[in-house]
Amino acid sequence: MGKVAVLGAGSWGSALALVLGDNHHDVRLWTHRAEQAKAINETRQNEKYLKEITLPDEVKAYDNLNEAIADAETIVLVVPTKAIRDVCGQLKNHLDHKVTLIHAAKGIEPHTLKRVSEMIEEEVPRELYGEVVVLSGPSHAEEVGARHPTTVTVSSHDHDLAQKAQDLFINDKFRVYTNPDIVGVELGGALKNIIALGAGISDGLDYGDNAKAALITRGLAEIARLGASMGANPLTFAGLTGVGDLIVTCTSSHSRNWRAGYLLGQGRKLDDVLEEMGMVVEGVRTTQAAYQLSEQENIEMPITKGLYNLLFNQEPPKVIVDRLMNRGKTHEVEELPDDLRNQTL
Ligand SMILES: NC(=O)C1=CN([C@@H]2O[C@H](COP(=O)(O)OP(=O)(O)OC[C@H]3O[C@@H](n4cnc5c(N)ncnc54)[C@H](OP(=O)(O)O)[C@@H]3O)[C@@H](O)[C@H]2O)C=CC1
Ligand SMILES: O=C(CO)COP(=O)(O)O
Repeated sequence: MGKVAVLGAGSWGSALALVLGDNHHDVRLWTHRAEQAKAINETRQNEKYLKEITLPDEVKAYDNLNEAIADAETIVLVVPTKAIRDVCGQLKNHLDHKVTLIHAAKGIEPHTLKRVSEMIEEEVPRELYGEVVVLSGPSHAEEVGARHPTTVTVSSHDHDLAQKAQDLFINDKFRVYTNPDIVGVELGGALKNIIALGAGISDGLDYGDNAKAALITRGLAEIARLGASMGANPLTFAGLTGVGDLIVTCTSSHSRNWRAGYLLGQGRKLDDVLEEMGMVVEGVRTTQAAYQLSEQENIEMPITKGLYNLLFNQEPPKVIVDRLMNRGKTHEVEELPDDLRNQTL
């Protein structure tokens, strides 16, 4: 079995390390905090981020990046989108051999409007990995940690590398599909966090199930609209990394985006909410990025625009909901482009 370095020892890094450990790989879980590495090695637990799970013996924690990546055949990047460039910069300075490079972050960078794989391509020389692989899908760390059945998708411009990643992670509790549409897979994982914030806000306002179903389905429509304009296959959004991840984040209190939205819906201030969460809420920065993308691409994204005004212009949630409900009349289903009309799921 191979040596795998997992960079980022938060909730998702720990859960993915558990899957890889269950598959009997030699797993090195890297954290930038020495005391956290020591505690994980002594107790097998990651107290702050995923205290319910006991990591398998195959997982060893490191706070030294050089040691973590030495001889690693695969590197899995699992830090928040905001930290990707920083960790890639360190990686570039220490990595001295070619690896399979997989990332599992779900976000878009504001201002540059880059997807995570594009950020990695800008930071790490291509001769060190060839093509990036992304892993995404409906997968709360808590449930993966409990070894409940979970499905995800891996995607890369290089299908062989995607298959390698599939083989690395797949087991009888963690089923891994491949999808060649890396743009759609990354956008679906990032953009669903915006809608999850909205679903949380709706629940915090006690608006009930009709409102949430509306947010999920109309949210999916605007995700697919933006995705198609950026070259994604619209059918990807009907899959695990689209509607699958929307369902899991919009309907679960495991979701940090849903939870942050819930507190906002109850009238709490954004800064206080983020401080209370203590874990990444990717949807906030991605709302900014998606709003900028929608302006750049001239794509109508009324839910994203509403959330942008709520998060960055302090508009009250009820004003935004009123505006969404009183928009001009429109039709529901858009025409598929000719070349996609005959494709099946
Ligand atoms: N949690 C989940 O269920 C899932 C999460 N994801 C995605 O995975 C990514 C990571 O999320 P998740 O693990 O949940 O986030 P968490 O907030 O749980 O953990 C983030 C981890 O990254 C570390 N980190 C932050 N900045 C740096 C840095 N510059 N250098 C080194 N380490 C750093 C944090 O360290 P520190 O303790 O110092 O802050 C922490 O250990 C996100 O993009 C998320 O959307 C995807 C699927 C499921
Ligand atoms: O992406 C996730 C599940 O697929 C986790 O979502 P949160 O970041 O909202 O917790």
